[in-house]
Amino acid sequence: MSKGFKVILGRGGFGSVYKGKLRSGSNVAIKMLTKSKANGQDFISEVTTIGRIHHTNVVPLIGYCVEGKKHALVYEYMSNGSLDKYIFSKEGSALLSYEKIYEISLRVARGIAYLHQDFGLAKLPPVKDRSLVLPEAIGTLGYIALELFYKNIGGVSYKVDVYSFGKLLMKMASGRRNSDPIAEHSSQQYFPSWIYDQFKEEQDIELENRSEKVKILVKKMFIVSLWCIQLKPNDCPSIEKVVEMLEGEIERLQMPPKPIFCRQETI
Ligand SMILES: Nc1ncnc2c1ncn2[C@@H]1O[C@H](COP(=O)(O)OP(=O)(O)OP(=O)(O)O)[C@@H](O)[C@H]1O
Repeated sequence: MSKGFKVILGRGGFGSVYKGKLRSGSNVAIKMLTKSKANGQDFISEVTTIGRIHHTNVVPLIGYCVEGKKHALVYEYMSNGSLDKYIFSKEGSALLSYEKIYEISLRVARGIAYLHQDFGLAKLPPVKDRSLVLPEAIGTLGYIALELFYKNIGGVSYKVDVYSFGKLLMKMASGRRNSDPIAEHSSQQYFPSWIYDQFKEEQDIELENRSEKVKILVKKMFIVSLWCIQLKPNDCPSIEKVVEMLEGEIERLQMPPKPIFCRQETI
C-alpha cells in the first residue's frame, strides 16, 4: 500500500506521512505514528471515533493499521499539499489571492468548530511540544507556545486550538512576505503588538493597490487573530465565536486587549 514508504509527504508532530496507493487505485496519505502510547484496543476505539468525522473541511480518515506496536492512520490524499506553499511567498510558487486566503481561514475555523461541537475533540499537542526548551517556545513571529503555560492541558485544550488557529490566521493575513509592505514588519520582535498598535491608532495597514474589500478582509483577519491569541482564557473566544467574527461585519468587531508580549526570559 505504501510502496515501501518511498514517497514521504512530510513530517508532523506525531510522525512521518507517506504517500501510498490503495488496490482501488486511489492515492492515500499514511501517517505512521511514532511514540504511540495507546495499546491496540485503545487505538482502535480512538480511530473509531475519528472515523465518524465527516466534514467538508476536515481531511477524511479512510482506515488504520495496527501491527504490533506500529500504528498507522490512512487519510484521503490531498493532492494540493500543504497550505504554507500557497500563502508564503516562495520563488516560483503561485500565491493565492487575499479573498481565497480569507475563505480558507473561514473553512479551517468551521472545521475546528465542527470538531469541538460535534465531537468534543480538541487537539492535544504532541508530547515533544509540551516539553519545549525555551528558545523554541517563541516562534518566528514571536508567539508563545501556549502549552507551556498550561500544565494541565486537558482543561484548556479548546483554547489551545483557538490560539493555534490565531497564529495561523495571523500568518495567513501577513504571509505574503516578499510582496507586501506589512510583511516587512513580520520580522520585528513581536509582530502581534506591532499590528495591534497599527489598528489601535486607527492607522490603516499599508496594502498598496488593494481594493477596499481586500483591506477590510485583511483587517478582519488580523483583529480576529488578535482575539484568538489572548492568553487569558476568559478573553480568548470559542471557535464558534471566531467563525461568527470572521463571517460578520467589520464594524461589529471590537479591538481585543493588547496581546501580552512575553519576553523569552520571563517565560
Ligand atoms: N492527507 C494528506 N495528503 C497529502 N499530504 C499530507 C496529508 N496529511 C499530511 N500530509 C503532509 O504531511 C505533512 C505532515 O502532516 P501531519 O498531519 O503529520 O503534521 P502537521 O499537519 O504538520 O501537524 P501535526 O503533526 O501537529 O498534526 C503535512 O505538512 C503535509 O505536507
